[in-house]
Amino acid sequence: MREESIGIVIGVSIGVVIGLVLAIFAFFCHRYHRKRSQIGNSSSRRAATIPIRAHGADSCTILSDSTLGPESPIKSGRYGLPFWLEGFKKSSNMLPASGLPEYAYKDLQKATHNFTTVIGQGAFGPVYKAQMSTGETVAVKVLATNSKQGEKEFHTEVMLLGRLHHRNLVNLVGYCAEKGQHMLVYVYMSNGSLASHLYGSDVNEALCWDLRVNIALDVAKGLEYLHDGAVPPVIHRDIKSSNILLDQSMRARQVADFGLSREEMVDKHAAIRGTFGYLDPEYISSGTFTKKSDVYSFGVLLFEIIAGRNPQQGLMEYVELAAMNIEGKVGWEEIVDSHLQGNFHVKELSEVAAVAYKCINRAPNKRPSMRDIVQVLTRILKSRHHGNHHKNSLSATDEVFIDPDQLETMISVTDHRREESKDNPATEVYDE
Ligand SMILES: Nc1ncnc2c1ncn2[C@@H]1O[C@H](COP(=O)(O)OP(=O)(O)OP(=O)(O)O)[C@@H](O)[C@H]1O
Repeated sequence: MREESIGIVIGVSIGVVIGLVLAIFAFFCHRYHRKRSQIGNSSSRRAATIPIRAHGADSCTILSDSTLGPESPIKSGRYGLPFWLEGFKKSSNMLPASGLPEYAYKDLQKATHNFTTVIGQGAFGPVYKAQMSTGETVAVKVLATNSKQGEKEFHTEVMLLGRLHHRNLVNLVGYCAEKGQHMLVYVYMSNGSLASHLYGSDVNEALCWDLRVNIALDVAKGLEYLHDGAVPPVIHRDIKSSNILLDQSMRARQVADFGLSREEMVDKHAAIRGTFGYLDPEYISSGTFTKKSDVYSFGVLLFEIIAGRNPQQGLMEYVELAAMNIEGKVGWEEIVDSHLQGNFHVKELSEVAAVAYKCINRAPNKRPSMRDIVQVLTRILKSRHHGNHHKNSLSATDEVFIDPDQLETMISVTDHRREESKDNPATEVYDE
């Protein structure tokens, strides 16, 4: 009898334990399915609200991997957002059409040490480096409080920028509209602006030729996406070397800033916008800003990359002189950046300069499209990798082709130097 009751107790206990295990298992299965369907919903919402043409160049891959760079949010969380963003999202404030999270002012204030970590100053206001408590680093652009922009315009612009995703754009990852302040939160670009590299004083850190052409192609791809991949198409309006930022792999991305316009901007009465020296002369005379005006600015940028000189330093006068020389068969070598110390590919130089010269043609319809430019630059780089180009004879002794692996090594050396400077608080700089 006693043995029987012990058997019953053991049986019941085993039953209860099995029941409990099954219940816990069922609970987790249910949660897992709910989470998956939430993520699914959120990504289909994003897909529906970021209209990218299927036939736009590189569009599909770009859209899906645009925020997956090493310096970008990676994992998806509850709202289809990266986990690290969720902690900073104000409870229910999400711009429905852009899917961008709204950051709380106090979190950004804390992450920027009360707005003291300035890394740059743009026309819209200062830019700060922000170290989030999750360990991620972002750049916070604070729009000047004297801006006439109202709440509605700000949200419209954020929605416009939020739908743009490309690996060669500095992606907007959030915004803040609180305490009368308007802020944009961007992926942080650890290698600073192209301008800072072109005009830095250290000759040893000058950008090598190969990297310059890679950067040119990156910028061209970003612009091609804006012109032919985004729907509706977008005109950048402010292509210049300080707007091109470099990530930790020295890949170039352009700042997708406020004021990006839709397809075409015709406003004869509005003040001329843009940066002196990069502006399409046709726009200045007609007041009409078109994709070909961006192409003109891109041509100026290409010459800037070649010459290491900006329009304010007489770049275009140099270009015109060199172009005249070409008829006398002198060539573009004369304007090449002296920081390169003769280390460049002669054939690549003449090909890149030829594209640049077409871009700055006075007649907009004679300028190539960004798609054409991407094709030409891609072909130049392809033939480099096939070893068809010869370096300038001046550097015959140290002829070095940089393949992607070598590039990685160079970058990690640079990163190492940066890490060293970070370890030493006395030399800490924010605008690396
Ligand atoms: N995402 C970012 N990561 C790292 N640094 C940045 C980032 N965004 C901006 N900066 C820094 O801040 C500087 C100012 O940027 P911003 O885009 O506001 O102005 P700008 O491009 O120099 O001029 P403008 O406002 O006339 O276009 C940049 O040159 C760069 O050094």
